Amino acid sequence: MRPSAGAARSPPQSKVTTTTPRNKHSISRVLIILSIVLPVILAITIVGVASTPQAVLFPRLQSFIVTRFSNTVCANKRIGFLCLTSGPHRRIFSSRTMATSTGASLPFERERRVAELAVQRAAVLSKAVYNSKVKGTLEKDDNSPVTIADFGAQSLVFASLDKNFPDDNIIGEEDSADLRSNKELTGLVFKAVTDAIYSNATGQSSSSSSTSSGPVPELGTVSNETEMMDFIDKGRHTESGKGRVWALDPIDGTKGFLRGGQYAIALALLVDGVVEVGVLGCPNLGEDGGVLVSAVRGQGTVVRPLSSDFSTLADPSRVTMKPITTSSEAAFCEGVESGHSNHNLQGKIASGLGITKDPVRYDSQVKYAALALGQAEIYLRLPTSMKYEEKIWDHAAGSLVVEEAGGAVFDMYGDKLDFTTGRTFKRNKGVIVMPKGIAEDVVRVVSEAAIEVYGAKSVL
Ligand SMILES: Nc1ncnc2c1ncn2[C@@H]1O[C@H](COP(=O)(O)O)[C@@H](O)[C@H]1OP(=O)(O)O
Repeated sequence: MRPSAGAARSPPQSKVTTTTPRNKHSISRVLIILSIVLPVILAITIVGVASTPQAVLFPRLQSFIVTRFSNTVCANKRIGFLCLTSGPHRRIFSSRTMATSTGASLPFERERRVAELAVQRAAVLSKAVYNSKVKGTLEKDDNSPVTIADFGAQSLVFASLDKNFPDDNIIGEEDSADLRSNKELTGLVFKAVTDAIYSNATGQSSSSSSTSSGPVPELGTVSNETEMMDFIDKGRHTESGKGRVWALDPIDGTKGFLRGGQYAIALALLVDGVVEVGVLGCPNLGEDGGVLVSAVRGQGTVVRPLSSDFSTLADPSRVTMKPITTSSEAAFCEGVESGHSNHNLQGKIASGLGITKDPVRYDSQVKYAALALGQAEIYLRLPTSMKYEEKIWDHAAGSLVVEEAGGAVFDMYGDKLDFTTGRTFKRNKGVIVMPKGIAEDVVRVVSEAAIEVYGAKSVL
């Protein structure tokens, strides 16, 4: 049979593959395309994992990516004390990403959200009392003051914890003993609590507004005076080293609160004696309305404006301490009350560290928040008496907020704070706080001074 004309014109196919200039060109084109496409796919995957609420299988990976990204994004981008983020990074840290989560995603995400909302609602109450002439101040047995705001904030926060985590234990600063014997004060506290629960987005209270948005069921409510007392007394737990224990100072810095200074609502969750979640509501810090600073171990520290509509959280921004490496560059921070810490010795130590600027003085755990926000770098709290045992609610939230912002917290002998010893620290005296980069230096100088002034460590 005669082959067709077409078949006759085809050359015989060779089985040997050779690299012609045209092949070379194709390979380099493929390589160029891959070098563009692969990084894009990798970037999309990273952002996807970081911002996916359902990252149930990879919470640790997600946490790691969020921490890494935010460090890179936020360093040196602070304006005032807020770290501004934009574009996709903003999305990673937006409250919506966390709030729309239906199930578990980041570790302690639900605890953080409930704690933030609970503190924010208590801040609404505290601001109302702060702005009112009637504060209902009593003196406690230890001569420290307590007000309508202390009792009211404690009952509101514990109502929220009871609603969401009924099996958890709670340690709170206040109890209802003084209230139960004072009918008039009880009525004032209950009114403050009810007004806060029913306050609306503009901060108006139920008694003065017909547009109240009503209570937020997720946060729990307080139905009557008896229930209010019972909530307050939920904070009587004494063990801090086992299981899940919340620690609350409803108004930390009551003296500052009464003086018109700084104060904080400080809430922390300890798990087996380790602080895992810390939230500080600081109504008088920063811009109008104050700030809410929070941290979860391993996930960094964020700040957001305190919202008067307590049912929503404003978008957070990641914060990190100023990464200084020389102590003399530090601004130094201490309490206002000279009876609470040794101003004289603290001043001498600051000078010894080469610090020339005057100290920044704030009441309460606002000092921890100020360090996390970059307003100061070293916080010294050396005892005025070795008999005083620091309370865990005065340091739990603040210490985590600073650690997660790149800081280190020790006692004055250079030991870690031990939160396992109940309501007070039994193994620590004094507190020193600073960025990790200068911790070795500061701890050495402070511990030498402590041994000289107070003697060697003798606590168990
Ligand atoms: N002698 C003291 N030494 C250290 N801290 C104290 C002393 N007396 C009271 N405090 C605590 O200081 C806290 C306020 O701290 P700051 O001085 O930094 O503003 C208060 O919550 C109060 O604790 P509490 O009232 O919980 O017993």
